[in-house]
Amino acid sequence: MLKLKIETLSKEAFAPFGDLIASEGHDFFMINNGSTRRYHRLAEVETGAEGTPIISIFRAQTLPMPLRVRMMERHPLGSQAFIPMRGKPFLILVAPPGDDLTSSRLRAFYSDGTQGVNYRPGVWHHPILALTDQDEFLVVDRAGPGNNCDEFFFDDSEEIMLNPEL
Ligand SMILES: NC(=O)N[C@@H](O)C(=O)O
Ligand code: NI
Repeated sequence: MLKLKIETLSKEAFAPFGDLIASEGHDFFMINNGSTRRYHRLAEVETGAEGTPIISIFRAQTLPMPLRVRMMERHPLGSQAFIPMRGKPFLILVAPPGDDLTSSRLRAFYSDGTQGVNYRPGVWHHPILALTDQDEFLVVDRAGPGNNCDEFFFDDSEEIMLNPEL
């Protein structure tokens, strides 16, 4: 059995997978006559030449925890950002891009609810892992032609567990 370690989310730790979207620890400049901080260009939306960036809201059910991880997915044609809308913590499970996904390459992170993430195109990730039922996330990703969602299923012989209590 593989028990995944859950890491604290940081810009540096998440860098192999994409961008951290958070004000804490980021530079800013003042706008609106000095009344507003602009935490500028925290992430870039990638959609390819034929894609269109879109904004959606995901309202997510919690999955039973501890979770047995059975699959991952990736979006080869575009990035995908998840920004928590209610300040609730959630989990992120990712693996580097490439066709050689193995359970040993999985990395799990805990967002404290003030941090969102932007997956770079092709980065493997688990569908949203809300820790509060019916939590809502602002999602910025790609609409457009072509197959933009590959799924990978781990072999049944692999027991991969994600437990936020650990
Ligand atoms: N399928 C979809 O719109 N969402 C997934 O890509 C996901 O990462 O939750
Ligand atoms: Ni996705």
